[in-house]
Amino acid sequence: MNVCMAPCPVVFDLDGTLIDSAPDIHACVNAVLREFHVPPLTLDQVRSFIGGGVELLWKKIVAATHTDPGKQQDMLAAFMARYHTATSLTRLFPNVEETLGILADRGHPLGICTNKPLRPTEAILDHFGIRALFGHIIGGDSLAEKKPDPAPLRAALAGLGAHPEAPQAVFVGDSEFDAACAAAVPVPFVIYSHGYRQTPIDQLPHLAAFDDFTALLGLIETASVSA
Ligand SMILES: O=C(O)COP(=O)(O)O
Ligand SMILES: [Mg+2]
Repeated sequence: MNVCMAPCPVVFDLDGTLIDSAPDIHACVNAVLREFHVPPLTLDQVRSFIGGGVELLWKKIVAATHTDPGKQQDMLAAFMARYHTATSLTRLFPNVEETLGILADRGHPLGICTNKPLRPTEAILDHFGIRALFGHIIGGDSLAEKKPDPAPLRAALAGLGAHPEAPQAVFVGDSEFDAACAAAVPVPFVIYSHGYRQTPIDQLPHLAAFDDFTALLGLIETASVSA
C-alpha cells in the first residue's frame, strides 16, 4: 500500500460531475435544431447524449432526429457559436463550491479533465468564479484524444505534478467515459451518482461512489491511502 505523503492531486470531470449543464446544452441544441428546421429533442434525450464531447453529441442528435448526416458539421459549428455563452441554466451541484474550497485549503492540487471543449469550459468556470481553484484544465479539444482515452487524464495529472507512471491521485467523474479513462491510466476513480451515466454504477469500475459532495472529502482521503 502506497500512502500519499502530501495531499494528492484530485482531477474532476465537469459536465454531470461539478455542474448540471444539461439544461443549457439542451437549450443550445434545440436553438440549432430550430435554425435547421428539425423538431426539438427532450432534456432527457440530450442529457443521455452528453459525455463523449461535442462531435459525439451531434452524431447522436443527427441519428436521433433522422437528419441528413451531411448537415452535422454545420450544426456543430452553429452550436459552438452559442455554447460558450450558455451559462444561465447551468447550476453547480449541491456543496460543490464548499468541497472544492476545503480540498484546496487542505493542499490538494485540483484539476479538470473534461470532454467539453476548452472555451465553454473556461466560460462556465469563470461564470461560477471557480476557475482559479484549478491548477490545470484539460478540455475536449486540448489534445487529439478524448476520454475514454487515458491521454487527457494523464495530461491533467502531469500538469498537477503527479508521477507519470504511478500517479497517486484521484479522478472524480460521472460517466462511462470517465470510468474507462481512469481504468486505462490507471488511477482510482470515484463516481458521482447524480450525473449523466447510462449504465448502473455497479457495472462501472470504480473505487467508491457518492451522492453528495460533502461525502467526497472522506472518500478522497480513503482513496489516497489505498492508491
Ligand atoms: O461535453 C461532454 O460531452 C462531456 O463533458 P464531461 O467530460 O465534462 O462530462
Ligand atoms: Mg461528465
